Amino acid sequence: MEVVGLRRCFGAVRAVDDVSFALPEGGSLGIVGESGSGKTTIARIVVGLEHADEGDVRVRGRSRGGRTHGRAARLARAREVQMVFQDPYLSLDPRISVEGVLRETLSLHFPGRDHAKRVRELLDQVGLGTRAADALPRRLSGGQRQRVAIARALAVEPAVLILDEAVAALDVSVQAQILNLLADIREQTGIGYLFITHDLGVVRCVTDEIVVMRHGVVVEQGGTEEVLAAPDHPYTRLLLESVPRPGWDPKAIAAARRALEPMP
Ligand SMILES: Nc1ncnc2c1ncn2[C@@H]1O[C@H](COP(=O)(O)OP(=O)(O)OP(=O)(O)O)[C@@H](O)[C@H]1O
Repeated sequence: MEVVGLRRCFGAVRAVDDVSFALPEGGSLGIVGESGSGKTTIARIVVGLEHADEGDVRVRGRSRGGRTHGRAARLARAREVQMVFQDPYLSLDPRISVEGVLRETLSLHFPGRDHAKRVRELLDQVGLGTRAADALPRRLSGGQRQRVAIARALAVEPAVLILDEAVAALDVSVQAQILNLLADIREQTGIGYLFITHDLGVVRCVTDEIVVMRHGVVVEQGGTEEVLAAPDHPYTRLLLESVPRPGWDPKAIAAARRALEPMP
């Protein structure tokens, strides 16, 4: 996927200001930055929930901008990019069982087929036994619900999966399980991941490349390991300093923050 010169303003706020990056086939790219830096707006534009004022998003060379004509074209575009949201409690319909969720998605995108085998495959792929198939969301833990949301996204065989703070609401040990699961799925399927997160630990764990954003602008991008080991930009250094760890010094962080240029 290529994102080229993306811009989006809300009134006087430049939420996204000339952002470009590329996600290779089957790659994993993290977009990091503090609250309000424009991460979610990018995700919403990429998935098609928001329009860009300028710029383009291309998946396998095809632009996602512009109008689509007809239901089949809209569904085909939806299949290219799927998104998993932060809150597994809100993203699932409380009245529909796990199997029902998967069948609903499969019937919408691949009508007229028997989906029983695919439902079993998907449950297996996300580490949920067939026993979970009949459960309603309220019977599931947060981690299990996020597994269902991931299975639903995988059901349409997307080229790109956007994970918008997808593990932020989970306990640390459950986070680790879901991140491991996502790494396995990427290896098996070759689906590309776009991780939207404020958590550098997550980025370090599961991405090959990183884009650091501040006030809608990309301040630094490159290989995750390289950028985190030797950040060029003071803002990236500040984000790294802000990760609590032994020896963490709040005074140094406050000084680094003051040294950054003021908000535009
Ligand atoms: N629909 C909207 N209307 C007005 N302003 C908006 C809208 N969506 C986003 N913004 C503004 O655009 C800027 C970027 O917001 P965005 O949600 O993309 O940032 P973010 O980095 O994802 O932050 P967070 O992690 O808090 O979601 C913010 O200043 C926000 O207030």
